[in-house]
This record gives sequence, C-alpha cells and structure tokens, in this order.
Amino acid sequence: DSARVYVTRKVPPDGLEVLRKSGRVQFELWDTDDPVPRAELLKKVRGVDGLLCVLTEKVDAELLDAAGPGLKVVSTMSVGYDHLSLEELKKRSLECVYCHFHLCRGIRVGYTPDVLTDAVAELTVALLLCTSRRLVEATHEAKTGGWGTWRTLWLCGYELANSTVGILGLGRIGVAIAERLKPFKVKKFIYTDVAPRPELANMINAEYVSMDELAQQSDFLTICCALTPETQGICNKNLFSKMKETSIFINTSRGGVVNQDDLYEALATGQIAGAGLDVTTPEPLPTSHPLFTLKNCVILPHIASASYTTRNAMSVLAANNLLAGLRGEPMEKELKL
Ligand SMILES: O=C(O)[C@H](O)CO
Repeated sequence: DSARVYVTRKVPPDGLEVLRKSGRVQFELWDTDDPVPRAELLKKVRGVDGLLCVLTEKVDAELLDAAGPGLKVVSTMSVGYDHLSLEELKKRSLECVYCHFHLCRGIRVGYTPDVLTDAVAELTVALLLCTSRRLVEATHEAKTGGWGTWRTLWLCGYELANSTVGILGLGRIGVAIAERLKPFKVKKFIYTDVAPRPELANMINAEYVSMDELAQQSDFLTICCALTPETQGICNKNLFSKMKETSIFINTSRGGVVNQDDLYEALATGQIAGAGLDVTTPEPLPTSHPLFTLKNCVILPHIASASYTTRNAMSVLAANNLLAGLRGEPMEKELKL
C-alpha cells in the first residue's frame, strides 16, 4: 500500500521521476511555479504521510497540526531550513512512548546540502565580481548613452588581487567560494564562526578571527552562515561601521542575517563601497525598496542554486530523502533534530 505525499511545488523533472518510479507513493503536486496558498496547503496536507516542500513553505505547529499524527517525513528541497520550525518538529520527532510496535515513529526531516555547493559558490563569485567591478552600472551606462569616452577613473571598482576575503560562517559553501577566489590572487582568507573549524579552514588556509577583526580586515566580506536566532540581523550597524570604506559586502545565505536599514545607511553614506545580495527580507523585495535606488547595490532574486543540474539534483535528493524516511530507512541527508 502506497504512502500519501503532498508536493508543494512544481519540482524539477528528475525528482518527480524518482517519486513516480518508486511505485511507493501516491503524490499530489501543486503544479505551478508559485507557492501554494496557505489555506490550500493546510487543506492538502490533511492525513498525508509525507511532505515534500520548498523554502517558501512555513512548516510550523499550524501546518503539523493540520497534517495530523500520520505525518512521518518532511523533506525540503533546500539546504537552508529556517522555514522549518525545528522546535515543533523536535517535539514531534520523538517516538510515541505508548506505541510498542513503532507504528507511531515521529517526524523525520530531510534537506539537500552538498549538491548545491558548486552552483552557490559559482554564483557568489559572479555576484562578487559583478558588484566589485560595477558591471550592472557599466552595462546600464553603455546602453543608455552614458558612455562618452574612455575616462581614467570612470566606473573604477575594487580588485581581488592582493585582497583579504572574509567569510562569515565557514562551511562547505564558504570553502567552495574561497577555492574559486584563490586563483584571483587573494592575499589572505579569514573567517569567523561560533568556534574555529580547523578541518575546513586548513583546506583554504584561512585564519580564524573575531567578528570585529573580520569586519575591520575584509576587503570582501561574504556571508555564508545559516539563519538562526543567533545570526538574525548579525550584519548590522555595528558590523558595517567597522568595515572599510572600500569593502564589498556579499550575501548569498539568507536575507534575515542582515539588518537592511543599517545596510542601506552604510551603502548610502559610503561607509562601505558596495553590496551584492542574492537574498533579502522579504522575498521578493518590493520594487519600491530603498536598496533598489542605490547604484552600489546589486540585487538578485535568490538564484544562487539555480542551474538546471543543481536544481534537478536537489529534487532527486529531496525525493530520495522522502522515500527513505517513509520506508523507515536512513536518509541520504537527514537533519538531526
Ligand atoms: O537553501 C537553499 O537551498 C537555497 O537558498 C536555495 O537553493
């Protein structure tokens, strides 16, 4: 007998194929590119065994209550999991003490690290160069008649050669970014995290520094940490005020780690030279947002993992995690609750 699964978005074809071929699940799909309305989602999850979601779905007490006690697996097609209420999931992840036959196993959670590391690192480098060498401004000038003649300091930016690159939150993605930046002749990599991470740091010869030192020394500061209560708004006035006027701030993690009012202030007053953001709060960022008025701020619509290969790989991993969870087997990538 097959498990009932709700898939909250049009998932790339490779992942859907995995679900279809398994012959183990009966799944219903919200078959569009836009998020399923919340009320519809709450209706659709009623009585399901598994949920395959993306990062726009809040998996909280309300949703878990709506799903009911039969929900065994939540599999998110993302490496980030700040949209999942871990507290609630944890409460419900415990095996039922009254159930001697493990009929009631509690909820398990799958996510998709690693498969997107290359795509995210690549995009981060692209965004960094785009911001530091002012590419958006430059194409705009070329297209709109601003290109008068060759001028000595016009559209000058900042180069990576001989620079110090700072990484806030050193994980797989931070390492992959540093590996790609190294051939640009970066002088030094520095990082900060809750504690030193020597195994990762040694791979890129990065030095552990304090948050203040990271701000003060980085010519390029790239944010690679997860969004948690501890990192919420961590990039704020205090951090920007310690950065160099010539430094470039890049964020491809989550918008919530940045205090956007403080960032606007830092960019508008020249406290820092530029920012490249792939993530914002909210998403989409309203077109009327002040950050869009700044020439020194490049904003992308959360596309770091958006390559065909990677999005398909994410969907396959999310589907496999879901199936493993439903079978009661170890998942390829399971979140420890
Ligand atoms: O968390 C994630 O997976 C990214 O933000 C989107 O790929």
